Amino acid sequence: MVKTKQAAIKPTLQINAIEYSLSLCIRGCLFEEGKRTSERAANMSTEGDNSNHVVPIIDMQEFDQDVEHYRKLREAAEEWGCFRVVNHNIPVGLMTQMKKVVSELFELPTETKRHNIDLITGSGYLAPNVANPNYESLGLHDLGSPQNLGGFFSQLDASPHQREILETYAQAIHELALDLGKNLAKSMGLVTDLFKEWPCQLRMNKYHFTPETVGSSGVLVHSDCGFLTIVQDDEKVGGLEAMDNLGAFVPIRPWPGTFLVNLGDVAKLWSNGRFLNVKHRVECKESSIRFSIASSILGPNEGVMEAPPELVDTEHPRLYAPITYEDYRKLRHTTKLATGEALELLRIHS
Ligand SMILES: O=C(O)CCC(=O)C(=O)O
Ligand SMILES: [Fe+2]
Repeated sequence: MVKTKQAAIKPTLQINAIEYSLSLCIRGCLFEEGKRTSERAANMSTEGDNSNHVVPIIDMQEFDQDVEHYRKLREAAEEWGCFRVVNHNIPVGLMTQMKKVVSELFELPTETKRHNIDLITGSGYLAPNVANPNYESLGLHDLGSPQNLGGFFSQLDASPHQREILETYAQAIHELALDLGKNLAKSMGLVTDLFKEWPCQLRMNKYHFTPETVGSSGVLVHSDCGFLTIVQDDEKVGGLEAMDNLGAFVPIRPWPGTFLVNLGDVAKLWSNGRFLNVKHRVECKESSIRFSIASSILGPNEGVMEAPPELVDTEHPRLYAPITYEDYRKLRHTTKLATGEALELLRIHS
């Protein structure tokens, strides 16, 4: 059996004293507000105010108190492949400031936005095009890499304030993504830090919805390629829809202060077929600009991805052949199979 190689350890984040105290200030000033909002969100989830929200709700604070919560997470991952995360400790003030920075970056001249070039295919600026005329996107390959963040700041000539917010958000969302990865593994009985070595892509999306585009598509149906994506969806403008287990699209209604998590093809491969790679899309429902911020743990830079031996036995034979993330990404791209079917090309057991 091919063993998964550990990815190279990344250099630790170097921040000087001024940056550090600024970051503490931002975190400190915003924390209380964030805590209150997270508490409100959690209360909503127990007070029945969540009737509008059909996907499972995962409270990040319950993992410490209740082992049953891991079962709830596993069910959500297996039955939906997506869930809302509440009580996550990311201050709502930071989420608001990040959204403001994102909207400012999209205001830059197209010429400047085009400086946000791809580091790997599809990681940089995507202008509106014929297939997707209402959508544009800025991005960077790995928000855990100070070099990648620094490159992105220079490409867009970001202000010191914008850099500070982006850095703080990147660090906070990366921690949340790693916590989620750990908890998902633990829900399957595994203790691992594996995802720490995997790049975490940042995508900032802007949807130019107008009266003319109502009823049309913002982003076509797809599954995400990587392991998991944390989406900060627009706090007012809906349109995101996830497919349920009957094949029907259900609306993911905005819920400010919370995040939506989608599991992708790599999660299905890694869990030996147990986790669902949820199909989702964005539809234009109303004539308003919509923003979203998607942070995705992809797959390892080095070595193959495969289900760990603990998830393989006679009852659960290995379903997919080991493959590197880069090869899987290319396979999806060349076959144009964007809703998870590319995994079936790796199937070694039916
Ligand atoms: O805009 C959204 O809410 C989701 C976008 C999305 O599905 C993605 O970036 O993969
Ligand atoms: Fe997606």
